[in-house]
Amino acid sequence: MPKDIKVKLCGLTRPEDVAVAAEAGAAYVGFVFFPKSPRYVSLPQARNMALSAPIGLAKVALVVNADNATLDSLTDQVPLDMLQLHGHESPDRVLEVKKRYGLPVMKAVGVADETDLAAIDTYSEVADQILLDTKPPKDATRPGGNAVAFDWNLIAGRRWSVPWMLAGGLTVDNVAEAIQRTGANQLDLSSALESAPGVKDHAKMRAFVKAALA
Ligand SMILES: O=C(O)c1ccccc1NCC(=O)[C@H](O)[C@H](O)COP(=O)(O)O
Repeated sequence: MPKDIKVKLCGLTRPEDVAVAAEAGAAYVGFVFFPKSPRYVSLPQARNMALSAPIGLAKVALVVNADNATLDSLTDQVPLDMLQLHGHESPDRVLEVKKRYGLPVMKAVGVADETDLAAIDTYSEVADQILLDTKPPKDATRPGGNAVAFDWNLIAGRRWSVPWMLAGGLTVDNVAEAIQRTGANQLDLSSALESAPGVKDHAKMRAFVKAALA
């Protein structure tokens, strides 16, 4: 029986990207609020995109170690369905953010080797979803969106108590293998969809979602 796959297209910067994501069949779109990212969007830009999203397409804000003042402005100005915490937020901070904003929280966990797996269990107890992403290389300028895959064997056959997404270096060419090797039914990507840093290529977005849902 075919799996019910959900795709999150992250790092969108224009309302037309949101329209293409929806048409293509993505379940989530992600907006990046990390200032050093080429995919960074301002609150007005994100608000425009969020207001243009059709009902049923979940709008996710990606933040890195954001304080309450930042999250207050974000949640006041941008209609959102989920917060993605992509920094070093502790389990207590995840609980605090959930309570304060009343939105589901997805916690990103960086994976490089076996020693990283315990954190997945820990965050599964507090977050609504987990994003398994490649731990950034030491010299990386951002904690995600680096177009690098981790060793999928590390999580093969493992399951957690909350829904989870696979991220890191996914492409139209490796997505079928990624699903088969990890058992993921949610996928998140950004870099492989771009024609230039921060610019999504609509043909690549459509091709990825088609391949993932095939
Ligand atoms: O995309 C960014 O610039 C970014 C900045 C800071 C934290 C996370 C970031 N991206 C996360 C993602 O877009 C994805 O969830 C994930 O890391 C996979 O990205 P990619 O390997 O580029 O497909």
